[in-house]
Order: sequence, then structure tokens, then C-alpha cells
Amino acid sequence: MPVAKTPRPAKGRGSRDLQRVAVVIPAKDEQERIAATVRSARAIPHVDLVLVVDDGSEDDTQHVARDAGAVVVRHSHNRGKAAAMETGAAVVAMRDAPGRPPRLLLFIDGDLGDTAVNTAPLVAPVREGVADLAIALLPPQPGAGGRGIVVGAARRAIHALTGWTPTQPLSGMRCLTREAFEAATPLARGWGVETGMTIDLLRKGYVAVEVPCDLKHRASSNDLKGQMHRAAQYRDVMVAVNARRVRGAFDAVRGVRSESPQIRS
Ligand SMILES: O=c1ccn([C@@H]2O[C@H](COP(=O)(O)OP(=O)(O)O[C@H]3O[C@H](CO)[C@@H](O)[C@H](O)[C@H]3O)[C@@H](O)[C@H]2O)c(=O)[nH]1
Ligand SMILES: O=C(O)[C@H](O)COP(=O)(O)O
Repeated sequence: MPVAKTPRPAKGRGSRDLQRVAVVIPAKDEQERIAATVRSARAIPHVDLVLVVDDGSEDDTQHVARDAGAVVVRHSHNRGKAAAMETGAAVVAMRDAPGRPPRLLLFIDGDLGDTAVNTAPLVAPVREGVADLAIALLPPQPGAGGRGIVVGAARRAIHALTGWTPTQPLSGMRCLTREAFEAATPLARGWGVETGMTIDLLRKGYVAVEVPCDLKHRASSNDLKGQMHRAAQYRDVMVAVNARRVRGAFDAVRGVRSESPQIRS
């Protein structure tokens, strides 16, 4: 059984029982699905805050999310998913209560709809100190048109830099401790955020697990829009990876030792 880098307080001494979870939802133009996603996320055990970061939507995402019971903050213009995650984490920190452990952060996408509650299995391994980072493994998605090019590139890069071969390196549904989140900042930009976070945390000795979750999202199809989206994903993943390759080479020259990665699946 893996053990997280940072031990959690023992059960029964009060602290772990007080550990709450904030769901953070970066959302751009998600008015069709955000209400169902928010309502479903509110049903996840230990969640006492559902925060939607409206990333400069041009539709009614912010009002629909608020009406569904979320706390909503908004970027006045679109800044990309990673920036929305950083905004969300900063707002959660402002709302963490003194005397309580900082909330765990559960990042989920805005398009999960009624299946958002099925990210609940990501919380237990982090809350119980089995892992610092729990990443959702999704079942095959109907209508998905990818050929595995971006996924394959991210997977190979993570393996080359950490020794771990993740099954779904781009999966954005992930729960982590506040400490691990801070260790992963500044986040890689845009669509490189998951790949960068996984590399950074494993290199620092944090423990990652992948957990199957029965989720359904709006998968990109094979049309022009889908291909453009994949091209942007590929660009951002490669920027994140190359920055970390360079940093790794610098650290090697300066004699900085990364902790041996703790990897479980
Ligand atoms: O500028 C943007 C674009 C998207 N989003 C939100 O980010 C989430 C993920 O976007 P989506 O369009 O659903 O992306 P996917 O193609 O489904 O992305 C997959 O791959 C991404 C990495 O490339 C991960 O971030 C996602 O979690 C994963 O589902 C959604 O809630 C979006 O509303 C933003 O907040 N800002
Ligand atoms: O559809 C997906 O899984 C992502 O957009 C990545 O695309 P890929 O299948 O080309 O890796």
C-alpha cells in the first residue's frame, strides 16, 4: 500500500475528521452542462465548497453556475485552464477556515454533468494519506475522435522524466493536497497543466495514484474544431515538457538531486 509523502493527521484525533474538500471547476462557455456538474459535485462526501472559475465565458456560465449553488469568480477575459485553476486555488485558500486543515483541492471539468459525483473515489486516497495526488481514469468516451497522438506524447514525456507511465496523462479530474498544489506552482500554461503537474510532483517525491471513475464528458471529435483543439493541446504539452527538460538539465549541472519518484497505479 503506497504512503503519501506528507503524512495526514491520525483519525480520531480530530484533524482528519475536519478535513474538507473544495471542488474547483474551470469553465469556459459551459452554460449547457455547468448546472448539472455543480449540483452533482455538491453531493461528493466531505465537499463544503464548489467553486466555478468562469474563464472569460461569452455565454451565461457564471449565472447558471451561481443559480445551481456554486461560488463563482470570473476572469474578465479568457486566460486558459491553468490560470483558472490557479485563481480557483487562491480563492479556496482565502476561504479556508483558521484552525482547520486546508481543504483538499478536487479539480474537475465543467462538462461532466450528472457524472461529476463519480469523482468521489479520488478523495479517499488523498484524505487517508495513501497518495498526495489522485488522478481519474475515464472509461472510453462515445464519439471520441483522437488518435492518441497528444496522449502518447504526454505519456512518453512523463515516463522519460519521472519513470512513471500514466494511463491517461491528460486527465484533468484530480484531487491533491494544498501542499502538493503549492509544490506544483507555477502551473504549466493552458493544456500543459496536467502533464507539468504530474512531472513536477513526482520529481519532488509526491505520490500519485490513478483511480477509475465512471465519468462522461464532451469528448473532442475528429472534425476541424477537434483537430485544432488537439494541436493546441500538443503545443501546450510540449512547452510544459521542454521547460521541465531544461530545468532538469540545469538541476543536474548544479547538483540538485530530485527525490526518487513515488509512483503507484
Ligand atoms: O480556456 C479555457 C478552455 C477550457 N476551460 C475549461 O477547462 C475544462 C477542460 O476543457 P475541455 O474543453 O473539456 O477539454 P478536453 O479536450 O476534454 O481536455 C482533456 O485534456 C485536457 C488537457 O489537454 C484536460 O485539461 C482536460 O481535463 C481533459 O478532459 C472545461 O471545464 C473547460 O470549460 C477553461 O477553463 N478555459
Ligand atoms: O481526444 C483526446 O483524447 C485528446 O484531445 C487528445 O487527443 P489524441 O487522441 O490525439 O491524443
